Amino acid sequence: MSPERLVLVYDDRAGLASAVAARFYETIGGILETKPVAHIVFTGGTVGGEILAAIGASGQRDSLDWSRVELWWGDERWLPAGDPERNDTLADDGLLAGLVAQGLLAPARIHRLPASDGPLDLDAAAGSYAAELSRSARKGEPVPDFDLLFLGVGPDGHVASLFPEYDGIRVTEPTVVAVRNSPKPPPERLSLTLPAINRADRVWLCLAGADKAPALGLALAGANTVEVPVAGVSGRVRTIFFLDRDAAAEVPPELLADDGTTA
Ligand SMILES: O=C(O)[C@H](O)[C@@H](O)[C@H](O)[C@H](O)COP(=O)(O)O
Repeated sequence: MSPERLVLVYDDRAGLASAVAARFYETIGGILETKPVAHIVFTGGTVGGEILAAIGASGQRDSLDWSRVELWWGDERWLPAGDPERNDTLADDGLLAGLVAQGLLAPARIHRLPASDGPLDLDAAAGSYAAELSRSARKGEPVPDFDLLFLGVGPDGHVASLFPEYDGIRVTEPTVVAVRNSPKPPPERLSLTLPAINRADRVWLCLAGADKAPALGLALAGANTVEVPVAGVSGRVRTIFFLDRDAAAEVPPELLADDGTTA
């Protein structure tokens, strides 16, 4: 069965975030009815942060069995632990700190990428996270069975820290790469590769703002992955684009969700 692709449009960022949060609990709740542990991969960026905050503020938060969730990141900024610009700090602020403080989620289930003030250099940090992913994977697999993987998308079509024409987007192995001279600050980052991202069953891409419309339009029209990385994203079961109206401006109408209106 070929993977499904859905494009859902919401009036504004707030509507997008609350819709994603509601779908998150429905989806992960359903997954936990069929398997003992759900592996979820978070992302960074402003939309990613808004969605984490919506998940954390949801009245459904305490109904999910967080003890059966393993959390990962698709990318991380090469900054000291606890730096406010780190993607895991964004998740702590919006969701994780509360869950840990209330004993709902064990820190050991939060798989943070290494920090720049730790013992590893950037390349060793990439190898270390790849090894951690492999340890949590089924025998012989490079990464766990990611049940749900979140992505933001940059105006240039980057996802995670895979930037157009950079070496990382060309890597064909499902692993973790070190990124240097990133066009988006900070200059050094760590990122899952596209093959690692595409091992996820479900990929949810969340975009808001008119500056995202051109790259998304190109991607959905079949652009080249090296030139527009988001064009190469495809979950094994389902890929959903959650958009506000501005980001959806160049989506071919025939691709909009069945009713074609604000979902
Ligand atoms: O470290 C990061 O910044 C993110 O991982 C990055 O991939 C982000 O998701 C996109 O750049 C979109 O960011 P916005 O949602 O802020 O536009």
